[in-house]
Amino acid sequence: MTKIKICGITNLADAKLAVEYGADYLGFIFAKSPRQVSPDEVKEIIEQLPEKIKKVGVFANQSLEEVQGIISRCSLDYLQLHGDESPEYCQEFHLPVIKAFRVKDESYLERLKEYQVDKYLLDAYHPNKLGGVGKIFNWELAKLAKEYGDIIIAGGLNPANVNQAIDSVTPYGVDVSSGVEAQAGVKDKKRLEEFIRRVKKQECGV
Ligand SMILES: O=C(O)c1ccccc1N[C@@H]1O[C@H](COP(=O)(O)O)[C@@H](O)[C@H]1O
Repeated sequence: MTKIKICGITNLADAKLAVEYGADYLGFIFAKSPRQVSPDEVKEIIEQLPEKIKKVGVFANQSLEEVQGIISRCSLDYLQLHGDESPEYCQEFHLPVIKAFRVKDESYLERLKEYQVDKYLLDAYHPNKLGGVGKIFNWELAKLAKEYGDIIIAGGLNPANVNQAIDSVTPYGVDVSSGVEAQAGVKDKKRLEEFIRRVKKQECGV
């Protein structure tokens, strides 16, 4: 079963809808972003969610102290490190790490090989932005990473292209942020439902 991560959650209503539709992971962005949320906001949302949903804190190039502080405030299950964090930095936490790599060409694999993390998230490359760009990358390049562990495809996914991404790569999971939004930080109910429904329908071979 392809796992589904809905990222850029900023409010309880969107979190509950994603859970109801069948998401596996929810992402809360603590990195600089139009979707950035505070630890207090996330704590309040998480307290009202079922245990089974995996809660992911998304960070980018933040200090160890800042990340540790947020971990101790919110009940996160995973850390997603979306910047230029080193392999050593990724080992500093007691939570499993999803390390993001921005894919421009196949040279990304040389970096990925150096990391021993729980999961590898592949996102599109952008010269000035770290994530939430809404742009796809060449999914053929993602196949190369599968021998290193669980791969999550991100970057520009939406209800119209997610099935093609899964067909091309057969990843562990898919991750979407802007592709199911009505505006930055606010999910579009129909697009969110459609995205999750299409992934699940593909599983059933319908
Ligand atoms: O979404 C953001 O604003 C963001 C900011 C900083 C780091 C990561 C961010 N989001 C991650 O970006 C990818 C792709 O997003 P999209 O679907 O293309 O909009 C996704 O993994 C988010 O977790």
